[in-house]
Amino acid sequence: MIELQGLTKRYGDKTAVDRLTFTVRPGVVTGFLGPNGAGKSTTMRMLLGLDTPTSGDVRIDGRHYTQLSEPMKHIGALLDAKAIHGGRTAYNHLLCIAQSNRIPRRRVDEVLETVGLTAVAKKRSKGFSLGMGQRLGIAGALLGDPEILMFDEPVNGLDPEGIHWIRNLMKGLAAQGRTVFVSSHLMSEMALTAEHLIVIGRGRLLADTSMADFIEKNSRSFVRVRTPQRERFKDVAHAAGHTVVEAGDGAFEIQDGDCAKLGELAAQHQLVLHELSPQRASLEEAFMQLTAESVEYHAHGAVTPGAPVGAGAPQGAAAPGDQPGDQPAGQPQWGAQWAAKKPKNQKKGR
Ligand SMILES: Nc1ncnc2c1ncn2[C@@H]1O[C@H](COP(=O)(O)OP(=O)(O)OP(=O)(O)O)[C@@H](O)[C@H]1O
Repeated sequence: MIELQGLTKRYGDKTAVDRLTFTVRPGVVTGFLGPNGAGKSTTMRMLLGLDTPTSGDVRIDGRHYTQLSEPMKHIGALLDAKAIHGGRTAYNHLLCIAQSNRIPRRRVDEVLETVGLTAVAKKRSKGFSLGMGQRLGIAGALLGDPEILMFDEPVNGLDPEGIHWIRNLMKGLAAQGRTVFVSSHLMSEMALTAEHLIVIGRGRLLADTSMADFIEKNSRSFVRVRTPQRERFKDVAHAAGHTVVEAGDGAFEIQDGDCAKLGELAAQHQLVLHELSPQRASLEEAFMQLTAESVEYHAHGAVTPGAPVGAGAPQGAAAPGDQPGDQPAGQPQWGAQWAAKKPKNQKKGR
């Protein structure tokens, strides 16, 4: 179990982590979400004693990291997959860690097998792809067979097979009763992996909730309507008290609408419908809504899908998808927020 109590970190007048209080429990994968610069990595570093809190407390199974006599047997972490001596073979890299942490040599073979690197165990890691480096970092985290595992953006650079593998690995570790704490900016990935969510923005806790509750409470539900009689439909819907918003692709979104009632309304007025479908915002949208105020890097001059007809588009408001390929046509500005993300190995020279 990981427990944070009022955890705060300031760098000069910049508050990177602001009075965070939450508990990460065993048995489920807990996703740690937040926009760029939200304070995820700083929080994880403090957890591992790599940064000193300005105030507050963070404990691993009731103790500070520095109080753990054999820390790798309590908590395994992947913070930066590039933090590896490239001249060493994968096997020797892990062996060095094992020997300096009183972990038996046989664990090196076991974890290499677990992460699928046995065949390249005797190769120098400087020739490894990003995905292989991630796997080696994960092997290092697993080495001490710890009850708590923490991964900072573990799917960065992995191909679809690798992403699938790590998703199953994390779920499997949680199913064994371990505590699994994983940060990611891939919202769709978290939706498939995490059962519990901690969301932060500008260092502050925004949500500590189950995935299902998070989506339920933060996402909007609406009905999508496509009709060739657009103006008449808008008049009829407005007259019936509905708020009609442009979806951006010619369709309308009716907030808190009910498909059956909207269908009947259209039939009463002899309106032709080409689409009438209930929609629930995805985790991406829920996340974007929740953190809209806390995003550090905004793209400007955007038109946001889902803005009420005739209204200005709120900056940083919800939009679907977290991959460039998920973006609605004509909405490239949305992805720019995530595109502004710094690769982990290029950040802040630490
Ligand atoms: N060593 C440091 N000195 C000064 N400011 C720092 C330092 N480390 C982090 N920060 C600042 O603290 C804030 C939180 O950074 P952090 O890296 O923890 O965020 P993050 O959520 O991990 O972001 P990202 O997803 O972009 O990696 C940012 O504004 C960052 O610029």
